[in-house]
Amino acid sequence: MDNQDMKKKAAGEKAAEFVKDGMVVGLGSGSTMYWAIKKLGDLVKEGISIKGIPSSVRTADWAKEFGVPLTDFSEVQRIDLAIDGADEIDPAFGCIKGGGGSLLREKIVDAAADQFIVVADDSKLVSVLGQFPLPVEVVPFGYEVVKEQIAGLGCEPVLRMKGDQPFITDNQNVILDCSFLEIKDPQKLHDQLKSLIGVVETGLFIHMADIVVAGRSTGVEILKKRKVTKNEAARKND
Ligand SMILES: O=C(CO)[C@H](O)[C@H](O)COP(=O)(O)O
Repeated sequence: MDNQDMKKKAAGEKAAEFVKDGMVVGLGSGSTMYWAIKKLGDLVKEGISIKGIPSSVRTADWAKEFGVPLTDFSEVQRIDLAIDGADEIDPAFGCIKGGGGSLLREKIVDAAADQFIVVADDSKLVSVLGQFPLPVEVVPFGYEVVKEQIAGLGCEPVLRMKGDQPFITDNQNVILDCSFLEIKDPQKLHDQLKSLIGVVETGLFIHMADIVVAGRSTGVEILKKRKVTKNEAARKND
């Protein structure tokens, strides 16, 4: 296991400790979540009673493998705590997500939670979002039109591929990966993208996360939300 994987493992296991007996838990996606789900399986074996709502088919498979009981939104419409990975996290806990292609279900799950914990290794902590290409989930019909429209917002969208075929999400959509490099106003960009007909969801998770559990070489750091100062806000808008 390399250093980054060790940080992911430590962060994932730490985040699982926030889960308490009786909770409905939103289970995010990605390799860091693998460790959180595995740890939750251990906690279930030790006797806590929880139910998980998975945000992807892969996550559901891991939960089954590790013995985490699952439920779905037909049974419960409220989640006590969601834990999910991220591709980038800014100082206000704004995130880019969707590197694994599960952004729509992740956002539904994370938004339904009373508390949302983001779990990641420290390479994901950035000062400004945008170096990681922003995933935008789009319906397949006419995605070429949407691609052109997104290009007009200042990036070159790339249709995500799996081998020589377009990558298809769990919801049967495609993903456009959009390299904006520096997203100065994530909320504005999210709103612009969502206004395009054919866009299902964006990977911008703004004003959602409450806590970041970050795996560092020195150990796991728990970051709690703090207010962005006026100076920081002004610098961002320069
Ligand atoms: O958003 C995601 C999947 O859609 C993942 O949470 C994100 O890509 C982080 O993954 P990893 O923990 O493997 O770095």
